[in-house]
Amino acid sequence: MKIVEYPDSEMMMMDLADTLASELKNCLLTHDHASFAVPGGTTPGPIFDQLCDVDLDWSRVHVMLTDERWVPESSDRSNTRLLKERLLVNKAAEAVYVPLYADAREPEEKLGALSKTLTPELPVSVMLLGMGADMHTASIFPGADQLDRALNGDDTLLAMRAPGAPEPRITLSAKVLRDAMSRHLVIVGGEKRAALERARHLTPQEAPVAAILPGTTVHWAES
Ligand SMILES: O=C(O)[C@H](O)[C@@H](O)[C@H](O)[C@H](O)COP(=O)(O)O
Repeated sequence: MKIVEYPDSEMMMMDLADTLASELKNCLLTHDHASFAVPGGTTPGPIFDQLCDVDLDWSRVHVMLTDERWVPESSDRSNTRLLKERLLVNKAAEAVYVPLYADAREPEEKLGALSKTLTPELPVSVMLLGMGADMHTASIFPGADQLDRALNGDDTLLAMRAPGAPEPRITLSAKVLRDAMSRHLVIVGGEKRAALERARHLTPQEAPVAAILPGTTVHWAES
């Protein structure tokens, strides 16, 4: 694991957007298409705002989420909505969107179909992850009902329910996260930095983010 520290989060978001864009461009030099997985939540919006205006052959970039809250797109908790409003606009509107949500009451009803659409995108070329102060990443939460399977199984995608998550989730498995060709984790603030340091000494069962730290570049700014 490598940690890159920035003077402030504005600089971090700009720099990280540049890094992600150049990794995508490099990937497109040698591949027909690049797959790009991004988190939802509150942190990545400013990165999306930068990236959506970058000149690259977006029509060959396949964009997906690392995880989704099982809520309709009309909900302000929908990561799909965030993606469509902040990343898949301007130049990036040309990108191919690979969904992680479909209209159904429970994620299990759509798991098979969504996994099938994802399979041709693996391994993910460029991955950006977020982390919660409880040390979850994607929607692999401590204490989740399918934690062991998400950490150790062969699935691509899992439905998850966890005490720390207000709605059911769907998430890429730790295997898919680990198999990504390039992986970045973005965190802001002292609380998350302390959680990251704690996670380094805990097991993935206790701190799911620990499962993906080896080989990950962590980007951190205090505020
Ligand atoms: O849907 C989600 O919540 C995410 O994809 C999740 O894994 C997120 O990255 C972390 O919870 C951090 O969230 P914040 O950026 O809001 O702190």
